[in-house]
Amino acid sequence: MKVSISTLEHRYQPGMTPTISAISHTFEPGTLTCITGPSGSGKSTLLYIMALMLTPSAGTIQWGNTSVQQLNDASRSRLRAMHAGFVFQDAMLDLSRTALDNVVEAARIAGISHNVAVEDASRLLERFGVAHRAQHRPAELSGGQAQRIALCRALVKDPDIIFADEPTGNLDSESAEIVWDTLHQAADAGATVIVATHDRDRAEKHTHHLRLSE
Ligand SMILES: Nc1ncnc2c1ncn2[C@@H]1O[C@H](COP(=O)(O)OP(=O)(O)OP(=O)(O)O)[C@@H](O)[C@H]1O
Repeated sequence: MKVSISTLEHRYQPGMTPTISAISHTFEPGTLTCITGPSGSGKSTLLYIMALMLTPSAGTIQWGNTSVQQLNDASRSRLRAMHAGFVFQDAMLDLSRTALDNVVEAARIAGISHNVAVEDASRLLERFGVAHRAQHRPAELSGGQAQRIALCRALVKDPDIIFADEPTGNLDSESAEIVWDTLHQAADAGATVIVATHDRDRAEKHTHHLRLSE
């Protein structure tokens, strides 16, 4: 699903200098776009706005042909649950649930039946080499394992859009490669993949690259 933003601006406080200003861009299905920029340039802010977790001060956001700022909170939540997966830098798993249940829950919220959700979630945990940690809670997982579970949680609903905020920032190189490979595969399969990253070298290799300035 295409994500288009037009003249987006965001101020965290009225009267403050905008954190992001006049950003317009279209992210196409089947592509992986890296958003880069110095620390504080607004990469996370932009991602949170596009993922409908933060309302911009001005500008428009479209998912496909839907102007999302015209929707109420419930409709936005539904749209996000159905169509988007988000990978945070620190996994941000639900600490009260097992690894498997974190993934199952995301599928359930997207409307997938319990049995299918458990099957799909188990298959993903197997694929990412963390099936043996399925019944463990996040506090018992390593950073790399937690991030793989977070990736499973984002992928389980086969999302049209994947947002990832520094998804490999805390990972060893082997786990980081798995995350990047997976994000590329999702784009190759038709998803719109948008990744905020400090990894300029990697981003330079991508045809799709949005640079924010300070
Ligand atoms: N909730 C908030 N309230 C006020 N200011 C905020 C808030 N969140 C972020 N900011 C400020 O907005 C600016 C952009 O932050 P953001 O996290 O989007 O940048 P970033 O490019 O992702 O940074 P980094 O690369 O360090 O993660 C920073 O100056 C930050 O201090």
